[in-house]
Order: sequence, then structure tokens, then C-alpha cells
Amino acid sequence: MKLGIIGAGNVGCACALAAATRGSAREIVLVNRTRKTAQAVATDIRYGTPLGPRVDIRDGDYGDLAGCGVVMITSGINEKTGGATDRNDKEGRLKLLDKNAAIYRDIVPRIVEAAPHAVLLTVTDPPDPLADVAREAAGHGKVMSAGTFLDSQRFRIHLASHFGVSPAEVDAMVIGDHGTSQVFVWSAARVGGVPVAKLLKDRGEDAAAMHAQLEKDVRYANITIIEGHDASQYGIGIVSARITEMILNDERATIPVGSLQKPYGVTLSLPSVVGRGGIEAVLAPELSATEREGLEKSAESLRQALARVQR
Ligand SMILES: NC(=O)c1ccc[n+]([C@@H]2O[C@H](COP(=O)([O-])OP(=O)(O)OC[C@H]3O[C@@H](n4cnc5c(N)ncnc54)[C@H](O)[C@@H]3O)[C@@H](O)[C@H]2O)c1
Repeated sequence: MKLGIIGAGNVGCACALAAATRGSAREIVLVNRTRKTAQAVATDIRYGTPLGPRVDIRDGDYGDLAGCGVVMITSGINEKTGGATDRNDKEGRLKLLDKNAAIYRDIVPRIVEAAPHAVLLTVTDPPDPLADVAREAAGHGKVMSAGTFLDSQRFRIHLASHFGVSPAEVDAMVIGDHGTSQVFVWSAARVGGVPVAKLLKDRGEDAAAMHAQLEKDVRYANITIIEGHDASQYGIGIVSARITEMILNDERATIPVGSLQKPYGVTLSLPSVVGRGGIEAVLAPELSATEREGLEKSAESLRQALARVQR
């Protein structure tokens, strides 16, 4: 099965490396505004592929996306270039929407012309309203946003570190938008099947203080990374490769990722069944009153941002 990656910047390169080393697809095509960059990156990664699963990676033009089952879109300005690195700015990554929506309107029709059946995975920030822009530009609904799947891994990592356990045994998710109004589903968070609320009570910990600190660490994880390394790319690279596998292998894995949620009028993340067609079904999680209210606010901030760029 074939994967297309648009953009060979920090994120596009990290997605390509993760997909090649994991063997997420049999064939990977890297497309970039400057072909020479895509060619250099594909060549560099290709030299490592004899040591891993069988993967052919090469550079290409939009026409070379023909036959792709998934196309990831990573093109656009990032947080540092777009001035979205202030923890006190509630708009966060939504600041990047205007410029990146214009880029999406240019590239999405070119992808669809070559690969009309591919699931489009929006990775560029802000990925949720960009999925709405991409859906309109594509003229079809096989569009999903990487959404809060990365934030959910960050949530698991911080919980695992707090309780001194492996993150693989932590069941926790972030829903809503991949941005400052994301919602932490504390009511369903579990470690080894035990509710986090019970663990905190048993340990005599102040749950509110712990929640506040952990949420801050996860909500602004991108900024913390950018402060040390200019861009955050490796985590999203692995996450995007993993989503690709779920689609190409028709896994029907159930993860929080973004798709159009009609009751909210925008793309946002809820637990979703991911398979060959992209999002195959969306599950309605049981939420506390605070979490429900948070989800409404998350949707409202996405609606306001999207209205700004809608024609
Ligand atoms: N979804 C997530 O969790 C997540 C995580 C990290 C970064 N991001 C986002 O990914 C995007 C890419 O970040 P990056 O660090 O790779 O940026 P980068 O500056 O390293 O690369 C930008 C890429 O976009 C392309 N590009 C820029 N303007 C273009 C245009 N007008 N037409 C076509 N292509 C154009 C460039 O050629 C390059 O390939 C940013 O929006 C960033 O905020 C998302």
C-alpha cells in the first residue's frame, strides 16, 4: 500500500522517517514545493531501508501520488515562524489558520486530482479547521485530522511518569481541538484498569493541583519542545505513521482523532474507529459535566476560527 507525504520540512521528514522505519506502507512518495529537498530526504532515508521492513521511498510530483491509500499533508508555516509560541495567547496554533488555509486551497485539489480515493490526513496546524478547509477543497469527505491523538500520547506519558508505570498500561485521552482548549477526559483515565481518581485518592494527593500541572505540561508541550529545538516534529511523525497503518491495514483501531462532528459543525477529535475508509465510526464518550462544557468551548473556538477563513 502506498503513502504520500506532502511537505519535506521538519514534520514531513519526521513522518517519512517514522513511516519508513516502522514499515507503515510498502511505498512512500515525498512531495515538496522544492523537489530537490524531497529528493535529498528520500535518498537519505532510502539508504537506511535495507535494515528495516521492505519499503520503497522516493520523491515525486503530485501526479506520483496516484494509487495512494493515505496522503498526509504537513505543508505550511509552523508555530515558531507564525508567532504561536506564547503560553498566554489563547489563540495558540489557530493563529496559523489564515496562511495555512490558503496553502491547503492550493495543494488539496492537486492531491485529489492524482489520488481521488486517498484518505487525507491533515497534520499542518491547526489540523482541525484545516481538515474542514481540505474537505471543502477536496470535494469529498475522506478527510481526517491527526487531532488530539498526539496530545493523548502526551497525556499517557505524563500520567505514567506520575505513577511510575509503563505508558502502555495507561488508558487516557484528550478530545476536542489540538489546541489550547483541548479537553482532558479525567473521568475515564485509568492505569492498569484502575481509575486515576481512585489512585490519587489512595495516595492522598490533591487531584485539582495534579490535574492543573499535568494539563499545563501537555497543553503547552509543543512550546516547551520548540523552546529547546525550534520545531516539534518527532512525536507527530510517529503518531502520523501509526494512523497511516490503521488505515492501510484496515485495523479499525479506536483512537481520538478529528473528523467533522455535525452536532458541533466543525472537525474535532472524539474516539473514532479508523480503517480503510479513514474514520469508519465515531463513539460518544461518557463525559463529566466539566468535560462536556469543555468540549462545547473547544468547538466554539474552532467555529470562530473557521468562520474567519470560510468563503
Ligand atoms: N499536528 C501536529 O500535532 C503538529 C505537530 C508539529 C507541527 N505541526 C505543524 O506542521 C506544519 C509544518 O511544520 P514544520 O516544522 O515541518 O515546518 P517547516 O517550516 O519545517 O516546513 C514547512 C513545509 O511547508 C512547505 N510550504 C510552506 N509554504 C508553502 C506553500 N506556500 N506551498 C507549498 N508548500 C509550502 C515547505 O516547503 C515545507 O515543506 C506546521 O503547521 C506545524 O505547526 C503539527
